[in-house]
Amino acid sequence: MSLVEKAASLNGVFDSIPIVNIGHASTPEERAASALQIRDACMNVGFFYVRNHGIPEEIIDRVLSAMKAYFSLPIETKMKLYHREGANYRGYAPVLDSNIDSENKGDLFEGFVIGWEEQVFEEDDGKEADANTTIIPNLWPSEPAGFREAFVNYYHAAVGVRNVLFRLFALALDLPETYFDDKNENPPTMRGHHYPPQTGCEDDYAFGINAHSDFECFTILWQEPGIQALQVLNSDKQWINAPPIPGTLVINIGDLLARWTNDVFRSTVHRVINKSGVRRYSIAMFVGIDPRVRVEPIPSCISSERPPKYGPIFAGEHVRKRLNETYHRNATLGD
Ligand SMILES: O=C(O)CCC(=O)C(=O)O
Ligand SMILES: [Fe+2]
Repeated sequence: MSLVEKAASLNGVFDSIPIVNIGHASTPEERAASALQIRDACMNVGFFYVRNHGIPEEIIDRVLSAMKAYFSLPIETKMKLYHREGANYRGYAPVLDSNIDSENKGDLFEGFVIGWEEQVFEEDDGKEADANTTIIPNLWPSEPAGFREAFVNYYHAAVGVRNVLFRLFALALDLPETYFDDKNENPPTMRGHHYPPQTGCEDDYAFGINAHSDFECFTILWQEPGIQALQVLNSDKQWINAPPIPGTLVINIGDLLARWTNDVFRSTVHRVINKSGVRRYSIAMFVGIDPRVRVEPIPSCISSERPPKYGPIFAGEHVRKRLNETYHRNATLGD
């Protein structure tokens, strides 16, 4: 069955999120098998878990400890790195700073945003990022010790997962395996989140992150084990839980890859509500494509029954539009 025929046969109704093992990818046959599972997941759900992703436990433990220590600092200390004062929204975003859905009061999480830089060692922590080795300099807090190293090490490990996934996505779309290799020089943005526990009811229109789809090609999400908070909307308008599964990451398709695939891959709406009664931490890496890439529906996703739904757009233009929509519609503090 062609990609387009298969997509037409799936209706987006699901009651759980599939799990794909990406660890056995040394032979073309193994990669093709993983790619087929990813294809089905992206066509019907837009979300999947990956097992055997290769990020060492120790790297995850360190970044989690760093987040816990950082987010428990006084607000005045954290606001020294307020992200709207830095370049490209790097740095600290307080609770209610973003509002992904203008109907609502604001998103109940605080975040810390970084982009690519060289890996560092502990003694560099707290120093200014080196402008020569950083495309846009990151902002770093002087405490807790080890924060920068923990974030950058996790970032580099997650970029490894990105590289594996781009190849599997290419195979899943009947493209040459290396199709995205010369298009993803642009490093991803990564955001650590802290969601305080919510006590109000859902009708308060306050969510950890309200219903949204992600902007870019795909997102690599680590969520803290043991805490259910992420939910994914199926096409029956039911919210399906995406609980953390130990040893996995959550991958979801963003709007740009959906557009590129003529909606053969779904960019699925999701939200976070933390009613666990305890603090919850997660890390999202938003994987894009180089801003100068002209994105238009790829030929394997077009047929006479499924003509192109979108015209061409430069990837950079798409992302700029979406960022502006989100951040110029921020919540009013105390509203
Ligand atoms: O924290 C999560 O589980 C999801 C975060 C998310 O959806 C986002 O940052 O776009
Ligand atoms: Fe998201």
